[in-house]
Amino acid sequence: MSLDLSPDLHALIGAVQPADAAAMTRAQARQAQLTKPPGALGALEALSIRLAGVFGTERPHPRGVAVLVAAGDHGVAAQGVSAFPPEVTPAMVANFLADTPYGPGGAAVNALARSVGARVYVMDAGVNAELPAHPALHRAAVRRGTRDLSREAAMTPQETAALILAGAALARRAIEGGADLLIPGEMGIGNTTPAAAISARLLGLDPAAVTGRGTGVDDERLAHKVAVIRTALARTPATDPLTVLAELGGFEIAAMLGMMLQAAALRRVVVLDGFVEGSAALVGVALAPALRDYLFPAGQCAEVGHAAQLAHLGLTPLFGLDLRLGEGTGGVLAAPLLLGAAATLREMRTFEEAAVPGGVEAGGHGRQRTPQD
Ligand SMILES: O=C(O)c1ccc[n+]([C@@H]2O[C@H](COP(=O)([O-])O)[C@@H](O)[C@H]2O)c1
Ligand SMILES: Cc1cc2nc[nH]c2cc1C
Repeated sequence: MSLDLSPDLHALIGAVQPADAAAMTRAQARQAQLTKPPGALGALEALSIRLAGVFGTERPHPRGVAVLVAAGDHGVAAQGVSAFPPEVTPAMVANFLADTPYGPGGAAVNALARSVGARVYVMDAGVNAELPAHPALHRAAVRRGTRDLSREAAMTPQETAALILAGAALARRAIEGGADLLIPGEMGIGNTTPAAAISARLLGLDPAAVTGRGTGVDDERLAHKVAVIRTALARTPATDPLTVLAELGGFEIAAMLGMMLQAAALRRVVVLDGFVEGSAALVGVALAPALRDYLFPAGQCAEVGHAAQLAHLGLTPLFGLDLRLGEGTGGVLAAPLLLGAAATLREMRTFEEAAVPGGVEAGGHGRQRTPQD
């Protein structure tokens, strides 16, 4: 199977350009002059400089935050690789959209998003059931569930391209709706199997090193899951990133890849949540290495294999918390840290502006002035 790039997909990949190095240099110089001991804002300082590179200014001012949850089902779920049945996927989509006394949506991502003022977008990327019409549901399904990756290609090249472009379209919509921080999120019973298969192939690791318990499978199911992934990888020798994605699936992973590429192409931040999102990012960076400049990992998730993904991407997670939920939940929690990092660089005064002694202009940070000065 080969994946001919449609012109639209080709253009999307080509539109991902490196972050603005000159803005990062200016941001670094500005960081050194802000009213604090050098390094006192810890990891926020490096984050703020990366944000300056994304937005092309040493005073970055990101507007809104949006989490884009793509849901899809997986043929491989029939092999018993999850602790939950596939019926959970469409039921959770209904939960993401439900009316509750607190606002739309009764899932973790909805509650967390409300707590930080993030907007939630929901996409049917190919769940098993026909979902009832809902004004807030973005319909992008081209098939109800992928094929079983251990037996045949999970998706055709055309299905893969369609979902990538659908993800990109939803990202554009979120950006038009005011989002500058985009959080791809997912829901799909069985999807840690394709995520682990993609990671094993693209990282060149044994499946056992990147296959975790997902929703909580026991030791026996975990061993079976690893065996299923071994069968899938033995079935397809593919190494080019889009063919790896098509062969191993799934629809929501393709949609998240499209969101990431589009957000980066429009110079917006991609907040990277967990292991399934990480598998989309691996495909994305293999296609467009500059995508890395736009990826901001949230927490270190509990799924084994996440650390290997982040190490490959050269990115450091912002926190622990042992999340393993998906939905974009970790990304939502990371958003205030990123907004805060940008705010320090944008809004803090320099030593000179605030007439605080001890700045670089006044004889060096944190250094007591001596009579010789
Ligand atoms: O992204 C993650 O880090 C992650 C880790 C473990 C589980 N999940 C979620 O759990 C589901 C996949 O788990 P499983 O066991 O069905 O493969 C899917 O709905 C994901 O959103 C997600
Ligand atoms: C209930 C439930 C909610 C989820 N959200 C993301 N993955 C999930 C898996 C399950 C099983």
